[in-house]
Amino acid sequence: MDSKVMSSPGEIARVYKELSLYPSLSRADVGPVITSQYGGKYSNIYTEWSQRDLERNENVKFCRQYIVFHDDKSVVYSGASGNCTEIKGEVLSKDSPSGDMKAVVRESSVKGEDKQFLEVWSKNIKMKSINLSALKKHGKVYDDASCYYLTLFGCLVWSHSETHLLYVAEKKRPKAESFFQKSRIYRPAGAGGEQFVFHEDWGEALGDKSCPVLCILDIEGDFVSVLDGLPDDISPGQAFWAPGDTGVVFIGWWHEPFRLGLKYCPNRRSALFYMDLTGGKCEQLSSGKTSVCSPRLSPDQCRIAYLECSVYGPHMQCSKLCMYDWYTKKTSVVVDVIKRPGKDGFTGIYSSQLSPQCWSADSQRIIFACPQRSRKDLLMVDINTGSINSLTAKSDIGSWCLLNIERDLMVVSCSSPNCPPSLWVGFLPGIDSQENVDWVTLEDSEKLQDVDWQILTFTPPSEDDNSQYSNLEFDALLIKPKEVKDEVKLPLIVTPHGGPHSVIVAEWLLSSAVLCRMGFAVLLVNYRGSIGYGEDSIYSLLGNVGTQDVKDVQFAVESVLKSGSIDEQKVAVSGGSHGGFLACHLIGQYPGFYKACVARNPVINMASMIGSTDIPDWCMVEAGFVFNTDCLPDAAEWEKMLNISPIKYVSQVKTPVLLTIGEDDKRVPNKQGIEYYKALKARQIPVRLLWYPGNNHSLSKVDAESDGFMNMVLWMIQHFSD
Ligand SMILES: CC(=O)N[C@@H](C)C(=O)N[C@@H](C)C(=O)O
Repeated sequence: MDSKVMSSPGEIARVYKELSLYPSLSRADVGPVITSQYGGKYSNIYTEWSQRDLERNENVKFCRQYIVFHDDKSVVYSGASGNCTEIKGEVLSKDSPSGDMKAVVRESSVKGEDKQFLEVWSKNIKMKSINLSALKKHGKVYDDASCYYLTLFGCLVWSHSETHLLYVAEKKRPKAESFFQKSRIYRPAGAGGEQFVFHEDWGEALGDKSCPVLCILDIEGDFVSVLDGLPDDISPGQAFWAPGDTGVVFIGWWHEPFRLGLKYCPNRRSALFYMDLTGGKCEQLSSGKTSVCSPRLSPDQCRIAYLECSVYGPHMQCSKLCMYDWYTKKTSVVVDVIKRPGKDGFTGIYSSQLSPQCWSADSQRIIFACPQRSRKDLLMVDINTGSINSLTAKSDIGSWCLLNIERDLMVVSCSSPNCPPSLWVGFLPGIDSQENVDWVTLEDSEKLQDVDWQILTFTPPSEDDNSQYSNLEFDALLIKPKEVKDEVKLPLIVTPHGGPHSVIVAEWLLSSAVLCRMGFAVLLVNYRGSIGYGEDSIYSLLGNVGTQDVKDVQFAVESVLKSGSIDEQKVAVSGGSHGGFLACHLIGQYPGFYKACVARNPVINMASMIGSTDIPDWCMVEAGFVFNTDCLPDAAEWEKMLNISPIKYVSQVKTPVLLTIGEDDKRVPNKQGIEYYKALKARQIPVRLLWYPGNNHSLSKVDAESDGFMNMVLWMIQHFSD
């Protein structure tokens, strides 16, 4: 018997609206310990959340504070203090270490012009409001530190002495004038003609970031200085104050001979640097042959932990956890790359950022959240032995994110496909303790009783085994309505993730939850090549995209169909970017199997993409070649890039295709989608293209995301009944 899927646009929009109300957490800061007049100790926890506002067509950001009474190792009482407040105009904010002051970078319109101010608050007084735009020392302050897991360059950091603030901004660009502007005609000193000079940027979603500079505000002296003396060929970011405020430590990315896209690509050549402010010398602290990120100073200020991986190669890799000893100047590897997971089940480090603080109070352990197969767990590493313990492995929650840790009080956000994000706190057990963390909820979220999920594990058939990387398994996440009558068969939406070196963990996913409520089953496949399964799995896909990943997805789908609970006549495929590449491959390689296809900014032709994307290295590496900045693909390389692309199979396609395209996509330029659109039209295959101006690769603006979702489901429903 067919299942009845919700099909009225009004009803679907109502469910989407209802489930989009659940906010997600982007930040948590733990304040200092305060002793109340009755002797009880407590800490305030400041949190920031983000929620889609469909009426206003924007993602709104709001904050809420909580109070946590605790002794040294356990939470005694906790609760919210006050209601939520929307945050408007704040680019960045940070409390001082003592909690006495707060710094805010604010954007505000003055007489119709946008200006940036740096404010310093103390108690209930705004002590300083410095008009950074009027100072003209630098361009816009980088805003990418407002959410820690999106940080690439940005920061706002108090010096240990609380007298200075460190931040990253765009370098001041001299005003460009034409040859014919009045001031030039009367002052012919400079030649002019700089108006149309091309300025490189850091690619997708970083179009306004080109030349970052480190800036310091001397709070007492009201003075902003831009640090000079850094090597000319690096772009600095992720900075913090060195022990004793003697200088600043930062990551520098090499930008010569040209910048490559940085988003989702933590494999760019970079190093840890120290700029000594007493002697004006800049020192390189890591080798410069690798890519590094997320430097974090230990509470005893003796060591800096950071993540490291190789340059170029797969865009996401298994990282090493490294440690630089500030006093001996020695670097050590605390956790190495894991090629194949061992008996302990640890699969390696796949985090591209550590949380703002990640150290235990005794400076002996590091805690981080990390995909481990199809779950995201909290892991604890002992820096002396390198031993790893999972703090969450046995939980029935699919995804744990460490928002912050301070004096061993961890603040986490957790979710599952049937459970929107909730906020929890818990104390890290002592170093020799065998105890589990006693988690206490600060903000619960209700479980969707009608949604069920499970992780399925697959072993590829022997003919599809990779001879170089043999015996690799992969997983898929199956999300479906809970109560289904035995005779009812569900329609299925197959969704391979993008990357390809990324992973779908069992977390809250708005679109899957809505689809499930509508009566669909959703299969999210973590094919071989996904992160979270060991480095071998990642490398197994290089040179095999378009075959190994396609076969894995199809194998997972056919295995699920064998369960008998799915309607084989109602299977659709959707995916974005490399997931769109896979969706288009699947409809080309398995003609007629999928009844509808929806592809967001899909990679269609790697040979034509290489010249226009911000990550040409991706095209070469995924096709199985080595990338150098001066490489020019030869004929055989062009040929392979074409042959492994979905365009090669377009004449076999029978499935109707909906393309959703972001006009400003720098990653997979919109011409890729247009190339497919024309090829399908020429072959009389039903195709519809939705064009989203002002959107980039992620199509994540509220109206684009919601419109894309509605059109996707209506397209599938329409073609299921063809
Ligand atoms: C590294 C990268 O951005 N690759 C793209 C082709 C891609 O698939 N991106 C994914 C992460 C996406 O979903 O946008």
